[in-house]
Amino acid sequence: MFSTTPDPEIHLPTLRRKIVFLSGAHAGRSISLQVKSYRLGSDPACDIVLNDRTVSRQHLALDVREDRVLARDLGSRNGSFCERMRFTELEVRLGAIVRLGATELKIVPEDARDHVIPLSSDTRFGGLVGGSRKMREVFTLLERLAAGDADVLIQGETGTGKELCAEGIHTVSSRGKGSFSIVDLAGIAPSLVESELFGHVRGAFTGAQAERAGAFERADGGTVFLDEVGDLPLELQPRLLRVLERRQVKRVGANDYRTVNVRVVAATHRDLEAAVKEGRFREDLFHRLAVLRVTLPPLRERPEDIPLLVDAMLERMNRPPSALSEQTRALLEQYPWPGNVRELRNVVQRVVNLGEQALPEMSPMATPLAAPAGPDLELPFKEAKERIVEGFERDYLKNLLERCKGNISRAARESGIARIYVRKLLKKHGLHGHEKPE
Ligand SMILES: Nc1ncnc2c1ncn2[C@@H]1O[C@H](COP(=O)(O)OP(=O)(O)OP(=O)(O)O)[C@@H](O)[C@H]1O
Repeated sequence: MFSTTPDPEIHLPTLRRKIVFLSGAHAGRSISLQVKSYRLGSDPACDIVLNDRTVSRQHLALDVREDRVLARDLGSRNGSFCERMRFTELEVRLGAIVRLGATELKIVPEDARDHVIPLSSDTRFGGLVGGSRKMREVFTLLERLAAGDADVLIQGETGTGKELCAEGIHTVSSRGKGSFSIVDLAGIAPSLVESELFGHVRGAFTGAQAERAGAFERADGGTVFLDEVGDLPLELQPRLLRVLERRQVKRVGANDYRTVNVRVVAATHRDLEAAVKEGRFREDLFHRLAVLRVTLPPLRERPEDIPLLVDAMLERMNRPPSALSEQTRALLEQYPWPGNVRELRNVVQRVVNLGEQALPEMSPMATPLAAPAGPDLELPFKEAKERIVEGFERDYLKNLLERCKGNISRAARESGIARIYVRKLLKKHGLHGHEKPE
């Protein structure tokens, strides 16, 4: 006979959690949580007393269990919100922001570092506009690091404002009066990148008829913005590392190094850590670049910025806020904006210039900026043609990418478009390809 021994009881260690207060009278403080129920409110009899006049006496119940935290609004006057949605009952995800009155808090693992970044009092940094918590945290970081002279890496999806951010850092810094030189590494043919960055001597290669300084030398005393640094060819990466570590450049074909006085701000929409793991980006260069990192959040994570952004865009176009109807504004606020602020700007410009009938279909499933079914014969010829071409380009590229599994070289071959132009078109339409070998 077989005897069965019961499985030993398995005890999973309980995840220890704490509340961190992000705003309100308790901002910066944290309270460890045990497995039990808590009442939060302004009543001194509550387990967690909130000194906030906008919080009800009995506002929220938190039921902390071994594996999850449940929250229940206790019929509060001003309501309880999680990630901007009002709720009566919900399971609170770790890290999600809960708001009661003017008090914002989140529940995080006990050992999470308390890094409550104070919110900037400003809703702008250089040309960047944003009033959301996420952007005001970014602004605090930018204000601090712009004052120094260290190199910076900016990460974020396409159209999130990486270039504006770099320009802002330059303008606010002590180099603000120096030059701001942009090198778009995704838009330069690989054979020209080296000379563009480091310059060349006469006769260094066919076509090098005169000596030329590279971007680092040209920006001496100022800032160099390396856009899409993740696209820098592997063989040139040690040379960038040398610039970052020693501020030295050697022109193509020259024997000697020249010293430059530049600040380097680099940006990428790629996951550079993944590129390092795949051997496409040098680890030493990544660590050197990533000492000061700023991540710009996608627009879908901060829809509360949309009204502010739209107003700023209208102002730039010399149009009053009333240039867009409430209905259009509401639609703009609901859309997930895969092309981020750039896409929002394109739509706002289009609607302001062509009228609200030019608003593309904005359902979450719709293709943004999809081509209209046929030419709008009421429009001036140039605009009607541009709209058709834009829609055609986007549809064509999406289809091409799908067919070529995102491979840019193959897409260039199959379409007969130069690779550099394919890259430019992808960027224009907020689409992504890759250069992985086929
Ligand atoms: N926070 C913002 N406030 C105001 N304008 C913004 C903001 N973010 C982006 N924009 C606008 O959106 C457009 C795209 O911005 P930018 O070129 O800086 O994005 P990017 O992240 O560098 O894009 P890419 O990765 O495609 O190069 C610009 O017209 C810029 O002015």
